[in-house]
Amino acid sequence: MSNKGLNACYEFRRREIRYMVKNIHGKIGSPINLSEQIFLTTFNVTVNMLWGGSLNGEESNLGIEFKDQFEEFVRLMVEPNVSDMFPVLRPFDLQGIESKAKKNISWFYEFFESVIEQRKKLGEGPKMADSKDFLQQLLELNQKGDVKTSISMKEINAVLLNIVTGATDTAFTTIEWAMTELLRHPDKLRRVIEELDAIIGDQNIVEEFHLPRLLYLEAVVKETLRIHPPAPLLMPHMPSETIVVAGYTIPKNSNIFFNVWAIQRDAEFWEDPLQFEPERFLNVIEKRNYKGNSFDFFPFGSGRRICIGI
Ligand code: HEM
Repeated sequence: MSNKGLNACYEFRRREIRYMVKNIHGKIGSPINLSEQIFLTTFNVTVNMLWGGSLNGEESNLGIEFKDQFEEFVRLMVEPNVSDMFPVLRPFDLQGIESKAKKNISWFYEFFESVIEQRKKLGEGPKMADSKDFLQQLLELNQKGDVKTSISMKEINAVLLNIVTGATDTAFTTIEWAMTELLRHPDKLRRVIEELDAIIGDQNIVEEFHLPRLLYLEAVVKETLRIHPPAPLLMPHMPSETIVVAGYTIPKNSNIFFNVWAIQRDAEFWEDPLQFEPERFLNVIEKRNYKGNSFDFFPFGSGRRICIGI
């Protein structure tokens, strides 16, 4: 995302994060499902950027249902399917995975269709006249796009599903793992707190402009993404031509998975690879960035299909 785009939705992120912190603070002394809170926050930040909505208060149940449906989506995606190994069996859907996946995808499409319907109704009124968010731009391409730029309603649904699921699950899994590792390593947690005290102070709230100075926190996030990449095999890739890489022939249209999880734990590239050691990133910040140009660390992928969220 460009800096301009990021700045334009800064207020959404600020508001949702503060809402979450207030909510958690209000429940001191009683058990809290942190994973739900983090999911709802990342979900709300994402949908705010896309169409300006959010699901707080009573509507948060819908956000939780989205989370449950999404977990089912991931479960079905990774479940071993005999039809993948023996394509001749594909028409029989022996394990029922395909029918369950269709039902699951329909839930998402109904969800997005209701958002689109609501937008179409609002779009007729004065409310939407001066704002053009991502959904509005997609709808305009659907209505006015020429042969090259036109996009169908089915494609709009697919783009929304791609972005909402791509943004929410990855972000909340990373936060959950980072917190888990910090709890497992109190010395690292102490260093994070010391850095926050030194840069922010205990009377101020962290703002995004502080981030470039929070170098240890950045190293913690990188180390979390190294040991626990939320997309361990990236997305499946498929060459459009047969190619030879390092002496191996990769036939056109084959499914290629990059095992970034194994690469980022490979002792050939990393000292004590299974140790949570954010310090390893402190002196190599330039080399090990998120741009996918270092092939021992690329949690956001690399090249043309690199994550659009960085
Ligand atoms: C910790 C956060 C995130 C991680 C680790 C992550 C990781 C990834 C990875 C590994 C890929 C596949 C790249 C490849 O196969 O080469 C990907 C794709 C994608 N990501 Fe992210 N992502 C994150 C956050 C986000 C956010 C915030 C958004 C949306 C604003 C987003 C939207 C997408 C989309 C739409 C794709 C598909 C791109 C395509 O098909 O070309 N991701 N992400």
